[in-house]
Amino acid sequence: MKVAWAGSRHAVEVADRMACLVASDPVFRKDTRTMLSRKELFKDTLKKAAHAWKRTVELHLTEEEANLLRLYIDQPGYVDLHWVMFVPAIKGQGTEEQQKKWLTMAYKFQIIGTYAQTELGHGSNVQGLETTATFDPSTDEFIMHSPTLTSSKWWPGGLGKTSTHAVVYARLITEGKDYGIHGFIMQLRSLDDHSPLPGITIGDIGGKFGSGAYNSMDNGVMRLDHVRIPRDQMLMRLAQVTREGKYVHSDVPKQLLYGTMVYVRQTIVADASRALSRAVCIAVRYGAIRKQFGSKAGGPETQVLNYKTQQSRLFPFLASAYAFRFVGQWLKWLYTDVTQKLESKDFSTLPEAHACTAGLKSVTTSATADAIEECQKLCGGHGYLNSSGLPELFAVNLPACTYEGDNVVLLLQVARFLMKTVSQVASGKQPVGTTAYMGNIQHLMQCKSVVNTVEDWLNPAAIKEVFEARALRMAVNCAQNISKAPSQEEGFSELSPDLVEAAVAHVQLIIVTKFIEKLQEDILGHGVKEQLQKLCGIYALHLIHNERLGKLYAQVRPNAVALVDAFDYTDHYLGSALGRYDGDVYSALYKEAWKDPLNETVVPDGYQEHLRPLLKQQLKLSRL
Ligand SMILES: CCCCC/C=C\C/C=C\C/C=C\C/C=C\CCCC(=O)SCCNC(=O)CCNC(=O)[C@H](O)C(C)(C)COP(=O)(O)OP(=O)(O)OC[C@H]1O[C@@H](n2cnc3c(N)ncnc32)[C@H](O)[C@@H]1OP(=O)(O)O
Ligand SMILES: Cc1cc2nc3c(=O)[nH]c(=O)nc-3n(C[C@H](O)[C@H](O)[C@H](O)COP(=O)(O)OP(=O)(O)OC[C@H]3O[C@@H](n4cnc5c(N)ncnc54)[C@H](O)[C@@H]3O)c2cc1C
Repeated sequence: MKVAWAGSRHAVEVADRMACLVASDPVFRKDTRTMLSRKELFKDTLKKAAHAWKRTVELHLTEEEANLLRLYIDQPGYVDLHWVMFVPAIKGQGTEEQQKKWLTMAYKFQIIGTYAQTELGHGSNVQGLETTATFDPSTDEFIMHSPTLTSSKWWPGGLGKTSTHAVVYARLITEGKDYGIHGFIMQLRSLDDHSPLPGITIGDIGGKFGSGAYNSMDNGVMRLDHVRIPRDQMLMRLAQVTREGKYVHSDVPKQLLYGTMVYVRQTIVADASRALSRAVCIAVRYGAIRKQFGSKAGGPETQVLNYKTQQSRLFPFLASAYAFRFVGQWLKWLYTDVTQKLESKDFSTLPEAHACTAGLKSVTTSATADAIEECQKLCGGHGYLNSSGLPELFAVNLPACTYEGDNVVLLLQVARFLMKTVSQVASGKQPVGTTAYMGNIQHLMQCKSVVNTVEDWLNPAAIKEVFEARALRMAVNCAQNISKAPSQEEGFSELSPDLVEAAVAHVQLIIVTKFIEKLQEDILGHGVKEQLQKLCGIYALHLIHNERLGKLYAQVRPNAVALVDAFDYTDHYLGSALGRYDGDVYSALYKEAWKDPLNETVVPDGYQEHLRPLLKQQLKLSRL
């Protein structure tokens, strides 16, 4: 099952090696993270990142190993933005020459970059960004400026205190004309003493949700006061400005400006499955240890994991973790395929890639955030302790519903793609890729339920057809209602809640389809395929509230712990007293409690000033 989860024996081997490397290095300890002040936590992140780089160089780690090292360190920091956004932005939007110049320094960590797009006044609406980049032909420079308070760059990770450079998104103005948003490389800080360069006001935006989580990251604010940069620091793969100031658009779609976001969205689907699997691992293992009620005449109490309510709340998340893992593996393939096609100027699958990355990022991160919160409740009171690992897991993954694109905004993008497809089908065009099912419109709009017997519900073809009919009917229904509106735009706006639902149904069809396709592959291990078939059934049927589920839960229960052990997480990475591999929960909880700084003294600070006088005074009063 480990191989099915990891994707290959090689992946299992590399993951094990990197996880153990991190778990065995005291610099990477995580158990005190939620007890540190904001400044201590930030400094701890700097220390870990520097140590990680040192180990990467010493051990000659590959890019795959270094990424896993960063992942198992599991502490949001500037390095994430450097590797996950700054480098990909230059790769995707820079010319060969610009890539050579800037990536050489970035790969050697001679510069530290971030992705500065969002502003105080705009995040979702990229075309509404206000930062300006005005070309000055007299000096062959762009003047970077924050014209309003709301144009202040706001949120970029690492911007506050760490990044020396950024890809800054701004309105390109030349010859008095505004050509919209483009990317520019800017140096922000001196490479000698790290002080901000002239004209740049920069700082951290303040504390964030949770006690650890993104408080380890210096999300920043930046204001630019007519900062001049050379013309060749405009990222010029998509467009350029000539020495004379002429704007020249290249022959690639302008949407490639958004390519970095598409890349990160596909990585976030894999991250969501990982985060969800960690929460499920904790809740399943603890559910097997925790006993409550049910003892007959002094016998052992009942494992809470045996309660049907616990199973009906938890097992859909176990199934979702595997479902998101497999669709994430497919999405990575889709993204790679689109990127290769772009190299040969084939842009035909760009809309599909946008819709799939936007939709899957949205559906998987929303489901994961909700599931982690529920896993906290599934562990009772102890789930609310930081030592359970669940509050931190929730706080770190909740913002994934917002960053890299607000989930509703992204689902509306999917809806726009679906409406276009429905209208193309109506005009006789055969849809392809993830919308191919829409070509089957006659059959799917009329077909009666293809599932009649209870057994049908476990027939993958039947389940797939149910999901296709559901998605298609919701999309066609929206299209018909939009066509009744005074205008397409008004109709789209009026119907947007229904369109979001239709987009979710389409994305869930993709997830179910990819799970079914995964089961058609050769899957190693005795009985593994059967277990995955049950999980596929649970994932699909829980979305349509099917009464078949109870039986499936009972069949999965005996293997539930084995199915989470297959995630192969070290106790260090799981970071949970409840989810420990050895199940020694109560002594772990007890041991963790004493680490809290509050327990450094038996009489707490504040007793002399605030508690003793109060108690003495009340005592005196009571004797009057
Ligand atoms: C590691 C730490 C531990 C824990 C973390 C775990 C995992 C994290 C892993 C990695 C992440 C790294 C660190 C973590 C922290 C933070 C990272 C987050 C960083 C950010 O948070 S970074 C900012 C993100 N900020 C956005 O995400 C803005 C969203 N807002 C938009 O994206 C646009 O604003 C949109 C699309 C809403 C409207 O854009 P618009 O107004 O220009 O376009 P419009 O809607 O009119 O569409 C015109 C035509 O373009 C097509 N089109 C649009 N977009 C396309 C695309 N991407 N590709 C291809 N085609 C596209 C349409 O489909 C249409 O096509 P058609 O015309 O054919 O219909
Ligand atoms: C932890 C974290 C890290 C981040 N890191 C970075 C970074 O490194 N670099 C960077 O550039 N940015 C970063 N961001 C910013 C992030 O990308 C934006 O917050 C995100 O894109 C959402 O945009 P917004 O904040 O403007 O939300 P808004 O769009 O203002 O959302 C507010 C509400 O309005 C709704 N809404 C907005 N538009 C519509 C519409 N057309 N129709 C219906 N509803 C709508 C949304 O659904 C939401 O409910 C980060 C954010 C977080 C939380």
